[in-house]
Amino acid sequence: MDAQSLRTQKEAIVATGLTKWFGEGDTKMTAVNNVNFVAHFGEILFIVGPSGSGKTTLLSIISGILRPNAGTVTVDGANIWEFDKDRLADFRLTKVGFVFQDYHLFPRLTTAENIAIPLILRQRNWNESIAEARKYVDIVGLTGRSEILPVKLSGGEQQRVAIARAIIGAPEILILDEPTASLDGDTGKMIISFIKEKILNQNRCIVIVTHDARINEYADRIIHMEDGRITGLDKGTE
Ligand SMILES: Nc1ncnc2c1ncn2[C@@H]1O[C@H](COP(=O)(O)OP(=O)(O)OP(=O)(O)O)[C@@H](O)[C@H]1O
Repeated sequence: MDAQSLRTQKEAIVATGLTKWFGEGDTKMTAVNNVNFVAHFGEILFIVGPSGSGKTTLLSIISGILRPNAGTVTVDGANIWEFDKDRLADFRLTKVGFVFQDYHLFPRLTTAENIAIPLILRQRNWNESIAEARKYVDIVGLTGRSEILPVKLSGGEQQRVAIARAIIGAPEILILDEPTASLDGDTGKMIISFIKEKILNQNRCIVIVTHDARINEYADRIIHMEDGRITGLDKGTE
């Protein structure tokens, strides 16, 4: 399947007029300033920009963590910032998967236990959750490593555990914040190409914040941010 063929016409995320500021008066700083974009199912969208340009703030808003001062976010047609508290919590748990730069694995839990956490949080039975997690151990290419603690895994392997944990609940939106920053160049590329080949599908939209220009070739589109605003939109080079 070629690199472009997964992208659908169906809108996964529609951000309109998003604005978020911190502080008041002299200390007021607008971190995200009237941002508009659309991301489609089947697409990998990169958000790039210098430190402090508002990327993490924007991710937090579209994933239902940080309420904007103005603007709307619709995910799969629903306006998430109109949800009540319970529905928003459910949205964060079921619709969005998050992968962080430093993996955020629990050091005393095994690979399978780390991956099972989202299911256990959803009140699924422990044994069933671990059995399901073992399937994801295989999906991310870590067969045989279910019972190992994170400290025994390489950085690339830990990132695969984090990806498995983020997708075990089948989220439609997968968000990765600097996923390659702690990895060497080759491992970083392997992880992103793995995400593109195995984790992206037509019912999922992937948003990646990155400073790592070496992985730009894997983007379907690239949004450039500066001072809280979108300053450009590129197609990926693939
Ligand atoms: N909770 C907060 N309180 C006050 N200011 C904040 C807060 N969060 C972010 N900011 C400010 O908003 C601006 C945008 O920050 P943000 O973390 O979104 O940028 P970024 O592009 O993700 O940066 P980096 O690449 O360094 O992570 C920065 O000037 C930051 O200091």
